[in-house]
Amino acid sequence: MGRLASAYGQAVTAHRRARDRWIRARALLDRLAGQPVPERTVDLVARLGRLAAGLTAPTAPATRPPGEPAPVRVGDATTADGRFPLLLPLGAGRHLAISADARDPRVAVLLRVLVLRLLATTPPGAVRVVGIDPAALGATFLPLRPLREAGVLGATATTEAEIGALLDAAEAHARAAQQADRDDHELLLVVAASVPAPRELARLAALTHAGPAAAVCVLLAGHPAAPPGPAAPLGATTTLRLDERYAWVGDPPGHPFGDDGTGLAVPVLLDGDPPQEAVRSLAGRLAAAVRRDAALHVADLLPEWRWTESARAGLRTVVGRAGREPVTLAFDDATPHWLVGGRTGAGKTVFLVDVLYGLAARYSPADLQLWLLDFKEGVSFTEFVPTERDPSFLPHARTVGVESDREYGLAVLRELRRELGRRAEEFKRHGITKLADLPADAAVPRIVTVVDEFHVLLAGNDRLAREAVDLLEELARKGRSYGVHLVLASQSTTGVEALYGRAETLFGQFALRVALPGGEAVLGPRAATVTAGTVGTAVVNTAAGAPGADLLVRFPDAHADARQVARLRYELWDDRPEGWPPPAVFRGYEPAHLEDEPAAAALRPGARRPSVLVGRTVDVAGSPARFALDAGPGRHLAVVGTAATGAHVLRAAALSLARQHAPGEAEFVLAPLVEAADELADETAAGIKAAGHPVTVIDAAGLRGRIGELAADPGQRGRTYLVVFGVDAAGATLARTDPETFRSGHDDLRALLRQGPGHGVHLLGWWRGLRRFADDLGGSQNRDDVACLVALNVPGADLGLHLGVTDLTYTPRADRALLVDRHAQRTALIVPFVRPGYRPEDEER
Ligand SMILES: Nc1ncnc2c1ncn2[C@@H]1O[C@H](COP(=O)(O)OP(=O)(O)OP(=O)(O)O)[C@@H](O)[C@H]1O
Repeated sequence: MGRLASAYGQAVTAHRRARDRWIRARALLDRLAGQPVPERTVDLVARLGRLAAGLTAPTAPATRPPGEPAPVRVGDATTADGRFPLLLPLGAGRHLAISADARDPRVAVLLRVLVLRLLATTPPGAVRVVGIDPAALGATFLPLRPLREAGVLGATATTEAEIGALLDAAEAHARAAQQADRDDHELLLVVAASVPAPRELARLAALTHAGPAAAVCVLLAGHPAAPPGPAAPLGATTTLRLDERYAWVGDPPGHPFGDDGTGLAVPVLLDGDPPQEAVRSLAGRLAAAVRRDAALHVADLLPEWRWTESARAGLRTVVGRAGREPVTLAFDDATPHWLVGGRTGAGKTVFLVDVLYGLAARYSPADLQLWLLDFKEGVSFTEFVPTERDPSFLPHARTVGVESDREYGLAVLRELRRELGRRAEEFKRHGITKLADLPADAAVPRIVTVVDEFHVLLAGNDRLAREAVDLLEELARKGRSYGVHLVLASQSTTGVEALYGRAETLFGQFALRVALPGGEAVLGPRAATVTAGTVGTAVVNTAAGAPGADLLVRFPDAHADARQVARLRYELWDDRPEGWPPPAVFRGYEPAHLEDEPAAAALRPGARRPSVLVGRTVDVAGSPARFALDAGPGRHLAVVGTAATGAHVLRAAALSLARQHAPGEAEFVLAPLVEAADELADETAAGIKAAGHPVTVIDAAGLRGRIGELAADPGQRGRTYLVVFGVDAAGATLARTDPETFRSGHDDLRALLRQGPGHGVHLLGWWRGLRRFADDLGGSQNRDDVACLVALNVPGADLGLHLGVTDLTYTPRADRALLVDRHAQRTALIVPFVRPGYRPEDEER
């Protein structure tokens, strides 16, 4: 009887509660719809359905008023009289906690549904999503990949360190939003799988208490509402409890379903996974809108006035925007050097070009000098140098290397070190330690050195790479005080062999890190708290990659703004001081011609020590590569290698000599012994004749005879130049012994080599092999008899062996040669002179 009475009592209470709710619901609907509420429950359910449909219709997106939560559908509430869509308030300080985590597939689906719907109800760019998913390693978010590519969904945190960093960033976002009191974007933080540790949970709970101004919305799965669940009271959070089949929804904050605190009395069937097509189309729409919204131009970052800023304490420029705020970065005591990472095509070059124009617009060329080095094929810095079509240049540019050789890079670094030395002397003279203390009349510009694709410079572990690392380390260490700043950019900052064990010392000096897409490694081994997902964005960290200091920045596309940029360059070029020189330019792809060489044009008859010009040195000044052919022993020229360039080098050498003698003062004997050289030999002969000198053309037998004569009696009859195209082709002839004198041609050749220079006789020869050359000399003990060497495609190891040098680094390339002057102990990489129109790399492929 007692049990019956109790059951009856419960039924009455339940009925009363249901009736109260019903009345309240009718009153509410009345207010909402301004229409009388239907008497029958089925009609009421249908009305609720229509209301919800109206609130979540596709025409409704982006209409959510700022600061208001979005009504987001989670599924269908099921009653005996039908179903109606259940909407929950999310965003603007309203959160959701779910009893199970995303390892329950229904929860994973729900989270994805909520992310999509929340994004769909807000304007593009107004919500950014980040996820925590340690138990499922990010699997929950995989189906949302298109959103990641659209730059709306950040990287998912799966490790303790990543979660810590993500929470750091979320808290920083909340603080910034509260302080700025401005509705920039909302952060949707989704905790998908596994209950967070108490510490993290406490931090999440604090975020739910932070209020709407914090602009953070937390979706927290795996948070059982009742003990034994973790006891971290959440603020402004609707709870959702799952049983075997249904979800049970608690009261939304501030708008309870009833007054007894038990939430919605009817169960809810959760919605299924959204179709991939819907994800893709939403992502496409958001990405397009984000791009449109984000349009940022180079001109937006430029100062109103040119060259008005002082570089004494450092250089600064606006590189882009974070949200709507301009982001200024500096080369100063705190961030003297920058490290920039990003995969190929991530926008590195564009970012650097933005920075360079930004600096060039702010500081005059007297305050700022640019040394630009690019190691890749492409056009990174070509716009800063004059060309035939466009004579303008950036007056700040002092040296520019395009498609630079590593040797050129090294030459630039050495030159920078010399500059450091000069500055150190100046500082000493003035008794100062800081650039800012130099008196105005002794002021020097700050130097920004950009090395794009610097890993090429450090490739391998050869002597060059090691020296480059040493130089970079020294420049980075001392540069801060002397106003020499480095920007190292690369697609990979790890795995550079020459840096093993030294990366930390070197990069430790680079306090400013810029991570473009795929370049997160520059931020260090920890996870990025924000990631640059799309081209045109970068994560900037001014604390050497320390967690919590990441800032996502958008920067403009200087390539797309080519007209704005060209206008600026012309403006700056026009304003350059009178007589300001253009930059020294090294173009790695450009062949060298005697005809374009200023040093060749300056040659005049009557030179005391005539010299041969053979190419352009790969150095900062692009100085001419030359050998003096004086009376010293060994002053002959050997060009060695099978490459046809050998004949071109001989041509340049002979023509340059012809310019240094008055007519009649020198005799040229040409021996074209290989067919490949015939045309060039004819051309050389014509050139020499045009300069007024007698030319004799001989064959192998004639050469044998002439060598014999000259060896027997070098005489003293002015100058004689023996120019032999393909000396090796005369091998058999020279090997024969004269039956009368018992001397072979080789004997005479060696005698001539030894005595010739003292009597004004010099041999200029092209040998097509190092072995033949060494044999003709009579072994390596005679190697000093020809002291001037231009090595073409000769393996570095063989050359080292011939020269008796152990640490020679030379890798033959089509349009490069190694100049070796044994007397001056000089080796230098050169671009050998070729006849205009000839491209070694085309011919020798
Ligand atoms: N801020 C930007 N907004 C939109 N597009 C950009 C932006 N920056 C770069 N891009 C585009 O990305 C492409 C690649 O840029 P960039 O040449 O700078 O890449 P990179 O990292 O230097 O690549 P690589 O190393 O292959 O030369 C260009 O076509 C450029 O127009």
